[in-house]
Amino acid sequence: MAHKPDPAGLKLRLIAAQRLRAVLGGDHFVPLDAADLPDGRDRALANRLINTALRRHGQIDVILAELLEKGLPSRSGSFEAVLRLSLAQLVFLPDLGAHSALFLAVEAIKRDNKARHLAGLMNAVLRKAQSNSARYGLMDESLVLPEPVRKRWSDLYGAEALSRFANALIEGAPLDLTLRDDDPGLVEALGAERLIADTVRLEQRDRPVDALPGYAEGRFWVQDAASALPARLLALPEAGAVLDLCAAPGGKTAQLTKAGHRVTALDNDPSRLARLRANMERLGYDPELVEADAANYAPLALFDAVLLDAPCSATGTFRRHPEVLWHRSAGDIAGRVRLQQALLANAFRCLKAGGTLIYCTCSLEPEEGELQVDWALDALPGLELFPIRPEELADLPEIVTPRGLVRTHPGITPGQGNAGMDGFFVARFRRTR
Ligand SMILES: C[S@@+](CC[C@H](N)C(=O)[O-])C[C@H]1O[C@@H](n2cnc3c(N)ncnc32)[C@H](O)[C@@H]1O
Repeated sequence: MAHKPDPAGLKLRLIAAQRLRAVLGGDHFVPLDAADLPDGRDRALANRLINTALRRHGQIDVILAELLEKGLPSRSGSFEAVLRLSLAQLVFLPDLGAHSALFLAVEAIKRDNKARHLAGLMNAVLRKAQSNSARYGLMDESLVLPEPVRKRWSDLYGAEALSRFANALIEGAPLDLTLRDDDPGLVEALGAERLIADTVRLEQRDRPVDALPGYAEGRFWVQDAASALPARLLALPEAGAVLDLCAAPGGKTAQLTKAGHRVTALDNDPSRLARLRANMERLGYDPELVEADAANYAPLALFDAVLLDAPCSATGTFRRHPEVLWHRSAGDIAGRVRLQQALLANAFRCLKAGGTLIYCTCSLEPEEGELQVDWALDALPGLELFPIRPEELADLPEIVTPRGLVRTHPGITPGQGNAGMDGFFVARFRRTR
């Protein structure tokens, strides 16, 4: 008997559901590439569906709670992922039409042994969602953020910032690049806007970075505007020996090298260090590379400055990695806090008397930022705060706190426009003896 061909659009949904299911299970979201789905239009549509399901995860939770009185069925294969993708389409992507969301969702789970018995439920739930889709589409935007996060960040950053965070989660992040050389011709060719210092911004988000003019020639690297701040704050009187701890993929290594310092870039992950090496080769930079554990690395000679961009919960990057909002638990943060303290203690040991230590994280949690400053000042005698002055960041003085620390978040916009920046924390210390 001849095999009936799959309906158009089914394959991309099956692949999208597989990727979303992995992310729901704890994986980091990586967009589908040509190896996953060779057809560019299918790939763009599949990525749009996954992205919307992740960005609207909190609102989709509210919808699921209303539609599924008994909650999600357990051990039901791809049911949840397919349902979330279809709700994302029905409610938040009305331009794609409702018919395919319903029809293809049922077809998709009919192909899954673990879920095919739920085809009737899928159909009924999506029909109910369809008749309520206008109401769901008007749901409060702040519900995109998980409830505990909403409460914590509203207390810390205020209600107005929180509403911008929600908007930033829905909209995603623009693409920020740091330029190797000041090159007005390149800025124009990229169609970019100058932001602050040597950072430019591209609003258009769907072009692959390696297809941009100047990429292959190493004329820029990708780095969010907030992430480009710490390397500007070394305050050394002249070029010196600088240790970049936790350096891969090398955004800050490149900035420090560009500023003329002799840079040692250290990371403990060989595959990430290989990426750093490839990035430096593309840019024509030649820092010393070290594969080691930053918690116990013992250099032969001490450094004039150490920059520690510590591993953290990365909650400040939620515009580009929405899943961090759902994956991070209080326990994860506590584990990272302990690691950051071990790294801070060794960063201090690697530093000359009189040298500068920069500590930074891409986290919005005070435990990984402001509170680590208190810990370091208490636990590391000979370390003092070297406050950052607003004049040093004259293009964005409002991010310097009264204590001389830097705190950014997606509600603060560098330059013109309103597209915000990542959540970042920076503290600067000096070793006195
Ligand atoms: C936030 S990323 C660094 C980003 C980088 N500084 C940049 O600007 O491109 C954190 C890095 O810390 C590294 N890392 C985590 N634990 C480490 C350890 N114990 N020793 C050295 N590197 C570590 C990770 O492999 C990762 O590359």
